[in-house]
Amino acid sequence: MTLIEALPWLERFHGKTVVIKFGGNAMVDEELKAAFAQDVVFLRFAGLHPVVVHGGGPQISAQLDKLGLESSFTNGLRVTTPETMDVVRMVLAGQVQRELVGLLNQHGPFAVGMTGEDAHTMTAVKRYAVVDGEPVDIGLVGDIVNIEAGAVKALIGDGRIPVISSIARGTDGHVYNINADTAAAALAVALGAEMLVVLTDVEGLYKDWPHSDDVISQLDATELDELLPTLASGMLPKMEGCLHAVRSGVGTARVLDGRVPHSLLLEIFTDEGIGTMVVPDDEPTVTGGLA
Ligand SMILES: Nc1ncnc2c1ncn2[C@@H]1O[C@H](COP(=O)(O)OP(=O)(O)O)[C@@H](O)[C@H]1O
Ligand SMILES: CC(=O)N[C@@H](CCC(=O)OP(=O)(O)O)C(=O)O
Repeated sequence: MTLIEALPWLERFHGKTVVIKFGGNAMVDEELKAAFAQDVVFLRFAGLHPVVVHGGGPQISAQLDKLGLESSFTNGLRVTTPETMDVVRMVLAGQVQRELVGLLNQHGPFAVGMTGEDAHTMTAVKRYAVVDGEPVDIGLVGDIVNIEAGAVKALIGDGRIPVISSIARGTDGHVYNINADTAAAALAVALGAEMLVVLTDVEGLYKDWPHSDDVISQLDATELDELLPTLASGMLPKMEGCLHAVRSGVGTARVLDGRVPHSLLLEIFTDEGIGTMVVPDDEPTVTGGLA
C-alpha cells in the first residue's frame, strides 16, 4: 500500500462515524488484538469517528465452563438463565471490554467503556428463538427496541472512542444478553453511521458454505435478503445486521477477516476491498473498497 492511495478515502470518510464489531472469535490472539487497537486509533487520528461494539462468545463459554455451567445455543443465540446472565455481564463488561479499553488507551486517552445499559443507550425486550415455526424460550436474550445514542454521540464529540458491550436494559427491570452483531447494527443505524464493519474469523461471506470457500465480494440488499434463509447460525445474525443497516441508511456494511492483521485499515484506506461488502439496493457496482 502506498500512502497516497489512502488520500481519496481519507477525504471521503473524514468526520464520518464507523461502527466496528469485534467478534469473540477474532479476539483470541494477542497480536491481532493489539493490531486491531492500532487500527481503531489510526482511524481516530485520521479524522473518522470509530465506535467499537464487542462480542465475547468464546470467552463467556470458557468462563461458564470454569464454573461448571453448560453453554447451549438455539439458532446461534445463547440460552441465558439468570445465572448465565451474571457471567455474560461479568465477562463482557468486566473482562473483554476492559481489555479492549486498555489496549486502545495505550495510544492516548481515547477509549471509554460502557454497556448498552448505561444512559439507557440500549433498551431491549425478551426475544424468543423460532424453531420449526414455534417460539422457544431462551431466557434473558433480548431484541433491541430503542437506542438512545446521546451518550455515545457526546463521547464522539469529545474525541473519545466508545467501546460498548452488547448488554441492554429491559423495560421490565431485567438485564438482557444481546447478540453483539445485532447490537452493532442497531447502533450503526441509530448513529447514522457511514459504515458498519464486522470483524470475524472467516474471510467473508462464503457462497456455498461449507462446500466452498468462494467469498462473495459484493452484494446488494435484495441479493442478501434472498441468501439469508440459506445461512448457518454464526453468519445469520451478522448478515441480518448488515441487511438491516444498509436498509436503514448506513452507507455500506462489511464483513472482514479479523485474523488478517490490519484488515480494518486495508479495507477502509486501500483500493483492494477485502471480505464481503453489502451495499444498498440502488448502489452502482464498484471495485475495491469504495462503495
Ligand atoms: N456462509 C457462510 N460464510 C462464512 N461463514 C459462515 C457461513 N455460514 C456459517 N458460517 C460460520 O459462521 C462463523 C462466524 O460466526 P461466529 O462464530 O458467530 O463469529 P464471531 O465470534 O466473530 O461473531 C464462521 O466461523 C463459520 O463457521
Ligand atoms: C444472545 C447471545 O448469543 N449473546 C452473545 C453475546 C456475545 C457475542 O455475540 O459474542 P460474539 O460476537 O463473539 O459471538 C453470547 O452470549 O455469546
